[in-house]
Amino acid sequence: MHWFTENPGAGGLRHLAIPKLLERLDALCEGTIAVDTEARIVWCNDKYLQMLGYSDPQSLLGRDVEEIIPNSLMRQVVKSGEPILLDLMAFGSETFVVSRLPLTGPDGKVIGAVGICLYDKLHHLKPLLGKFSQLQDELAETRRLLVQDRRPRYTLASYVGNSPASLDVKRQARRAAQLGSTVLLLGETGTGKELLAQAIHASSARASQPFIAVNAAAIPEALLESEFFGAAPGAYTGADKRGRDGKFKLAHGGTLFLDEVGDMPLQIQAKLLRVLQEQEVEPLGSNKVIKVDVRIIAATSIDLVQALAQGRLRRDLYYRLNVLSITLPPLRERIADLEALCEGALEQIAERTGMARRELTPGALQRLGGYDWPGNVRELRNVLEKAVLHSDNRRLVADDFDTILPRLAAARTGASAVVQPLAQAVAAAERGAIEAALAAAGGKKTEAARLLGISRATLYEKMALLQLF
Ligand SMILES: Nc1ncnc2c1ncn2[C@@H]1O[C@H](COP(=O)(O)OP(=O)(O)OP(=O)(O)O)[C@@H](O)[C@H]1O
Repeated sequence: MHWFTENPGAGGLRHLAIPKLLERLDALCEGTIAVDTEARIVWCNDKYLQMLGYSDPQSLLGRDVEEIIPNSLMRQVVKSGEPILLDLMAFGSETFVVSRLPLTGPDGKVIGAVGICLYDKLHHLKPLLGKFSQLQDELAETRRLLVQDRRPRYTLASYVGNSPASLDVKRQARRAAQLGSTVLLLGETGTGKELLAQAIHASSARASQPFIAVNAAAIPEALLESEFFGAAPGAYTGADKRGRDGKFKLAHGGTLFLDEVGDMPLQIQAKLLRVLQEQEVEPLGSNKVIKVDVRIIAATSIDLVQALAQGRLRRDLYYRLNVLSITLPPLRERIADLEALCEGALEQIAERTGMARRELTPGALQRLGGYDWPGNVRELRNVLEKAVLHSDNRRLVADDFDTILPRLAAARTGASAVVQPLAQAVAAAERGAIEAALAAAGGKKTEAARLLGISRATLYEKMALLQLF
């Protein structure tokens, strides 16, 4: 406010106006408080006093403002001489709209500050407050969901199977959970490596901390580094220019599951090794290092010995990861667990789809037991789900799986193969193999390519040629 002192009426007007202004503020606001240059309370009106839960103004006078209002920014205003015109301040369970203004003496020097608590007396601020509390609720809900998402979904009881091979896996997993060391899970696709990683985490001392999974094969090479280690603001242009936390930071205190660790580019392997040795990460484009405390569970479905021999996997990284390894048996080697696995899967399918719970006849079980399951438990679940969707019968019979099990069907048609031009026969064989691999991988192309022993790019190329899209 500026007063024109050369105007003879101004002094009088000021004299009259100031008390009126304070009176108005008193009526309009929830509370007013003033501090001196040391941010000690020098004045507080009755409303503010009540709001703060005091009855005697003397009990507040001379005390540091933060002692009474922990979130107060009055000290900042006194120090900077700059007002904070509109702000939201949390006090207890309530949020207030506040304004803070510096007070200056005749020489222009700051002599204190006044804080005005507006709360909801200003009706036009109500939508703003409403929006703020709605956003706060949404934030709390999102945080809750995020925490839930980072909790492991599986425990050791989720690993179904009582065959000697399965019991051995569970025994080793229990031991790994207690030891807390780095674990390397080996096994074909769909054998339950991620399930077991979650189960180990859930039984370990880190169970209440996050479980973060990252699949090296599913992330484009250019993004792997920032995905793992994070990126500083400005390290990128475009969508990520604000910077991002890497998976290592997100997993701090908990477990990081490195899936398909055998498929990582060598350059990332070198960086990963350094992080594992130093227990600190340097986000992309930043020169600061962040300390991380992360337990690693790595998994791979490729032959690591071969990858080492071919130079695709660094030997030092392999030794660092291969502290305690658990090999998960393929389904065909623990076929005794087939019935229990089917029971569990059919139960879950019924729950998820709302359809009636199906059963398998002994003949159906026998048919399933005769298949070699290259996609393991994942493929088994997909096959059962398809059979449930294709049939209305409460009991699924062997015939229900005839068209669904790819290799059995292929073997049968192979027996009565007709003579045809070689190119056609090769195309038909390729089509059959790709369809079988896609079925085994539950439609996941990266996995299907791995099962076929070709790159993802080649798979796409062949699928386009054979019009399989
Ligand atoms: N022993 C098991 N008991 C119950 N469900 C299982 C078991 N093994 C695997 N599954 C189920 O099979 C599916 C695939 O498992 P998971 O993703 O853990 O396999 P994976 O070995 O990590 O596969 P990939 O190598 O392809 O990533 C999941 O739905 C999982 O719940």
